[in-house]
Amino acid sequence: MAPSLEDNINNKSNSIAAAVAGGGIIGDEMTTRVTVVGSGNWGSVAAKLIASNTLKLNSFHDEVIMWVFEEILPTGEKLSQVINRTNENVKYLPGIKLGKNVVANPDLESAVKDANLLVFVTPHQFMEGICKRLVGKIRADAEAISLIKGMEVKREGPCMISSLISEQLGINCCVLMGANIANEIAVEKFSEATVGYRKNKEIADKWVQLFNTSYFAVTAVQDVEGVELCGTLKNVVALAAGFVDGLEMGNNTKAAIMRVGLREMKAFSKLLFPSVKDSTFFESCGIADVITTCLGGRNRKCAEAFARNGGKRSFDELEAEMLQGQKLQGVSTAKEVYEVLRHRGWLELFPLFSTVHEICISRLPPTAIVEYSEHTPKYSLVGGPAQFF
Ligand SMILES: NC(=O)c1ccc[n+]([C@@H]2O[C@H](COP(=O)([O-])OP(=O)(O)OC[C@H]3O[C@@H](n4cnc5c(N)ncnc54)[C@H](O)[C@@H]3O)[C@@H](O)[C@H]2O)c1
Ligand SMILES: O=P(O)(O)OC[C@H](O)CO
Repeated sequence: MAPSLEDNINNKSNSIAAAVAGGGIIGDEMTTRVTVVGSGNWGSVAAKLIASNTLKLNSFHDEVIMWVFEEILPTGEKLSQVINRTNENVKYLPGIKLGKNVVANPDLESAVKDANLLVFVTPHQFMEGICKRLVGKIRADAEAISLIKGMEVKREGPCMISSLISEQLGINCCVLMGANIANEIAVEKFSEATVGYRKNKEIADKWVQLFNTSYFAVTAVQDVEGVELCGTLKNVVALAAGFVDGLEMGNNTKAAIMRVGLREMKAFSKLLFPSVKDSTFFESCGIADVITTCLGGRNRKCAEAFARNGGKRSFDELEAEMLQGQKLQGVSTAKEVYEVLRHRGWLELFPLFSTVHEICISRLPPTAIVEYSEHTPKYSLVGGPAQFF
């Protein structure tokens, strides 16, 4: 039988007591403290995963702090207070107990100040503002990991979210991506995930230890950019899959979208970062995330509704109605990718990526996703020089 929460707490305090009695120095101040910055659908599941491990592992402090972007619920109560009273994120992950050692904190500065490990998991559009608020407020020796699938485009060019965190906060930042639909992991269905790290394998192993469970199998690869770009770009492919679902085009068409999408993901990643490894596309963050996201993700679902409505209802409207506060990442990512492609003169190399954005902004109808024209070959799935990468 799996150990209960109480068993884990008792086992852990017994081993700490034994270590102290035996002259070991496992004291409260010696343990690693974890803060999760974000408390949406995936943020809440990440906190649950981590909290189950901090209870079991002596090197971690039991308590996991989860920063909550405060909201007032329809009942008039504060979300953070309800999470702490019920141990559930009633808005973003209803029905799932997070673990009694997850503590919601709406004060960003106090949530991060003692953390040795910072787990960033908010929608990507909020990260620039969050980083600005965190400058000078975190431990200088903190390590970070980003679970965020998205990027920013600045005047100097594209900036991955892990780089934004590293550059603004002056800390190392790994990434964790994968075929990870949060609601499935919340009910402990088996998934895999990929940690991307830059140089330090020891810190990558620490992250694997923090996230790995019997139902969440984590592998580390030395390719931050490759892993993060897979997680980011698959959301554009998911929109294309949703369009063909909305057009009722069937499985063969959707498989074609996945194949061409993966090819463009690889080409785009390698053009931006030649160090990106081919093997990364065969990890959970690559092919597996393309498949799960094109079958069951939120981007796919909203894009299907968009195409069914002939593009007449905007993504903002559909997101608000269908996701109730959760956020799509694909529409803004498609725009950001398009800006990079246009700026670098690569639009014709990436027919799928560029067409998705043009459909999202209603410059093209949803049917353009599979149309072939001799005159405008960039709107075709067939060909596209991205195949040569
Ligand atoms: N949900 C999933 O299945 C899943 C799985 C893997 C990765 N991800 C990625 O994780 C990241 C976070 O996704 P999520 O599902 O946890 O979030 P979500 O889609 O549930 O987003 C809602 C969150 O955004 C917060 N928020 C709203 N306005 C804000 C503001 N102005 N500033 C800061 N926060 C604000 C809300 O409080 C809430 O916590 C995304 O990049 C997503 O692509 C999600
Ligand atoms: O629901 P989506 O479309 O944001 O995708 C969720 C995860 O990224 C799938 O791995």
